Amino acid sequence: MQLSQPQQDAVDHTGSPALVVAGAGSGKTRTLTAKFSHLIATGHAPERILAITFTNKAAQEMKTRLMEMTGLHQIRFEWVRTYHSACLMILKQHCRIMGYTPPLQVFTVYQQDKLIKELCVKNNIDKKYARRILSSISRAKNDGDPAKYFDRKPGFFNIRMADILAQFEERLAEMNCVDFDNILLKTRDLLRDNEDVRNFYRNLFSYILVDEYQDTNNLQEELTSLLLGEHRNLFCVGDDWQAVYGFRGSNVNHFLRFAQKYEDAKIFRLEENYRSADEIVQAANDLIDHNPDKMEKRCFSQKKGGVLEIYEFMSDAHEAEWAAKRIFNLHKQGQGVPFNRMAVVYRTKFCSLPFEKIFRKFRIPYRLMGAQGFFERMEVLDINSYLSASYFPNDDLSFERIINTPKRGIGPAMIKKIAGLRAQGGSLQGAARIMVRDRLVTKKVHENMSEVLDILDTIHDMAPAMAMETVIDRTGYIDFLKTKTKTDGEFVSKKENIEQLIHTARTKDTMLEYLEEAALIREDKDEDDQDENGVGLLTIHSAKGLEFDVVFIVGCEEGLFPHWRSIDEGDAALSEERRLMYVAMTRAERFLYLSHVNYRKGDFATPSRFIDQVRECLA
Ligand SMILES: Nc1ncnc2c1ncn2[C@@H]1O[C@H](COP(=O)(O)OP(=O)(O)OP(=O)(O)O)[C@@H](O)[C@H]1O
Repeated sequence: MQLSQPQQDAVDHTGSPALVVAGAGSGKTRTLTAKFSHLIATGHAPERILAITFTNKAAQEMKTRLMEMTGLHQIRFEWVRTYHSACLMILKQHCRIMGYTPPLQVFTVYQQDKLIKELCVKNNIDKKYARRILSSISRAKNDGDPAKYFDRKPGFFNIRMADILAQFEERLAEMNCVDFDNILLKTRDLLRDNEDVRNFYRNLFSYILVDEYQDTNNLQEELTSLLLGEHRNLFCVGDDWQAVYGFRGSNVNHFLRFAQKYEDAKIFRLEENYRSADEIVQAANDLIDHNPDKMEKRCFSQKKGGVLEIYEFMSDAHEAEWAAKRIFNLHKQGQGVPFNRMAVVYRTKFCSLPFEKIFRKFRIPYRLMGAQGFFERMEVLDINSYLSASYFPNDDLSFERIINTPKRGIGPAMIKKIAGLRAQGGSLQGAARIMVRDRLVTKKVHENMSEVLDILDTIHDMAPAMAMETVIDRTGYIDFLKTKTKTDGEFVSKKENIEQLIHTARTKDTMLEYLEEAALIREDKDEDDQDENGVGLLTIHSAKGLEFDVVFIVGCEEGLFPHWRSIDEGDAALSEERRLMYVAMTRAERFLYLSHVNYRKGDFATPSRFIDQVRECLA
């Protein structure tokens, strides 16, 4: 793999912690992968290198690349993982110390939502606050000390977050589960409080590599420090100009203060952008210059001839129609740009609607990227809940979902009755088993309940794909799907999802392996069942890390981008919005179009301050 001199210097460095301050499109991934293979070449065992990526997809891509480069089997790269995945590996090994009984279950997004809604009902809180409560709990945990966090921010309206958190944790413990954030929090506790365990991992990992370091949160930073051995072989890569997850707890200060934390740290800079034309790179540089508190670097590109234009429209419909025509022209005439090399990016999801409409009208293929995750779809949740309830008998939430799916006359009243029988600390499934054993229900319900329990028992030791087929067959799930779908198209698409699910499950031998993976996949949203050759329609957050020949940044209006909430919050949030604009601009290789409208959702709209700032650079 060809490396530039600055990339090579970073790769070759050893002897002290290193931070690679890398601009957009400067080849972070290439450098990190090259570092990994260089370490192998200089005697490090690949299974002793912990390489932290930001998403599961990035981990998989890195492994594939490493396999190609080294010829080694995938299994040798078992510690190329996200923080969550790496911590789950550790936590599982030692879960008894933390009071869990193996196998430890990881809450899915669905289970998390369900539990928080149950707690809302119990505490007389409107369910519309469920999402906000969940993100507040998540922020508190990722901050490292939830109790302290809620001392500082006790809650909102009359909701006392410390109480809700206590109830939430109690239910998790009863079900022998960790939620996504507890994977990190409990691993931190484990490593912090158990010297033997900590030393074991410090000795195991001969090097730690961290990608997207600018988006590390406090808990992840602490975990890295706990895992880092005396050798202090740490290599972090990132771009503080692209730190855009502050809103969910990432703390760019870890990046900015790296040299203070590790006094002998070596800082490398990758400033050449291999992606975008220089006109785009310079405009993006000038824009980000408006942000204080950032690492200095001067990004440049040797490619010339980029196009950067700003457009104003009356309404979002006009904006979409113009973009569609421009896309059509770029595709058909002159440039011949393939549709999938073009993208429309926006600050918030709802902006996609006029584009979807017009693309359908003009028959422009598109893919709505970052749409509903595969594992959050109804049919996938149903089937997975059967597997989960079978493997984890304490999982009340999955059991409640499947007991009456497909419908078998076990409605909410009956579920309440079952719950009433649940002994202290016992599970819903346990209570249902007592009801069946003691014949406490009518003949029909008895039969149906016995059938469900029998399915759960039957599939318990099966491989996941076979378990799915058994569930589908014995419950008549496909017929049930027919009754749940309104159109033929919807039915076929759901059926195909199930086929895809079974196909995915075939890659796993055990139920536990499969269920863990399903629970860990959340940031890698599936691209909907749309044309993969189509124009990308996606939020800027989803566009991070991607590149396109042509990029339209639409909806550049005050209140929308920057978002009104960030305007209210003040400077730090506004800087993050500007970094988002920087990310969006640097996705483009040759053509970059920024647009804003005069009327949005019936109200008068003013151009984004970022439009003015980019205009200044163009002048
Ligand atoms: N030394 C190099 N010579 C030529 N091309 C390179 C070099 N390094 C990286 N590239 C290319 O530059 C492009 C950007 O690389 P990559 O996606 O790794 O950048 P990045 O730093 O992760 O970008 P971003 O942070 O903006 O997502 C890729 O197409 C990559 O193949």
